[in-house]
Amino acid sequence: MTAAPPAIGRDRAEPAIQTTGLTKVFGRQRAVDSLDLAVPRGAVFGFLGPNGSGKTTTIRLLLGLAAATSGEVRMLGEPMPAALRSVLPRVGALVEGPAIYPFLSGRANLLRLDAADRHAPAATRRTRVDAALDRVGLSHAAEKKAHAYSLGMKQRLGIANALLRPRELLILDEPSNGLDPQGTREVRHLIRSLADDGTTVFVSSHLLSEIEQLCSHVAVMSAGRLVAQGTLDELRHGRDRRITVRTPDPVAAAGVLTALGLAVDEPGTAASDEGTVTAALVEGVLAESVTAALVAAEVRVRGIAVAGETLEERFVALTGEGFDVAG
Ligand SMILES: Nc1ncnc2c1ncn2[C@@H]1O[C@H](COP(=O)(O)OP(=O)(O)OP(=O)(O)O)[C@@H](O)[C@H]1O
Repeated sequence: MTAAPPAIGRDRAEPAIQTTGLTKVFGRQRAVDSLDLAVPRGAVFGFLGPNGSGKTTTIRLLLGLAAATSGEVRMLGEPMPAALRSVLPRVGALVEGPAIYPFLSGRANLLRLDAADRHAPAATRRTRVDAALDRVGLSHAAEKKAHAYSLGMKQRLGIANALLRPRELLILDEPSNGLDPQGTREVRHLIRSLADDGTTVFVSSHLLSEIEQLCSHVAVMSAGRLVAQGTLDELRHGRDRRITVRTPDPVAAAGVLTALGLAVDEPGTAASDEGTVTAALVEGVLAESVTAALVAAEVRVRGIAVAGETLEERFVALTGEGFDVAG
């Protein structure tokens, strides 16, 4: 007889976060407008958008810090906010900077924050706090007063607070905001190592470079609406990809590309020099199938390159705004 799968197995099949038609209206403004988000388990999910595009409002709705005007949220397989009490202990969050007492040490801050959690047993408090400090690389500075911490250290202390319990999901609102490059690197490394341990991470940012370096998935917000969502690769290779074949047999190569359904550029145009054949790639035709077809047709190939819009160009086109690229 086979045992029924454990409950945790069932809900693990669901996305870590799923929203359907999530909407928040302030007066006449739709800060979040019909948002359908799906954050897969195990993803480092970048929530990208210019300032004011609705990221923080969305995060507040996810965490039950604000009530939705309409729409649904499911988190870790449970409906929210109905299951808030059972779900929130499994979710660590850093929203709008950590609430830190400047004149207490890092350790004393965490002891205090842990004591505020009525589910946290006092007997194991020190062990828990030391483990969290160790996890974010602050053990050496545990006795230092928090006001003497760098911004990056303060952010890591805030993340340590979110990690006082084992978490399945971490929600971080602009964790690199205001950090210098060193602090940004520290936070990025920390997020990566948390993801390596299997934690799903949902991280908002207005910095494209940050999301590009860190995330497996990305959703792009613009004026309250979701304008793109997918893996980083899907977004990167979304459209307008062109393939260029360098060959001493351009006529034969053009024939192969045409047979594959690609629209080959007219020879003699700027994009198509002698010995070079270019075409727009279409959905379902991969560069590797083009290569295989050229080889099968015995076309001599000197080189193949695929180029497309950069992610930055894509996002600017999607949101109609520039992003801070370097921060
Ligand atoms: N409590 C509120 N009352 C009225 N309007 C609000 C409130 N909270 C947010 N807004 C508005 O909703 C829009 C989205 O704001 P939100 O803070 O979610 O954006 P964001 O993408 O997080 O931007 P930022 O990175 O600047 O915080 C903004 O125009 C903001 O002014």
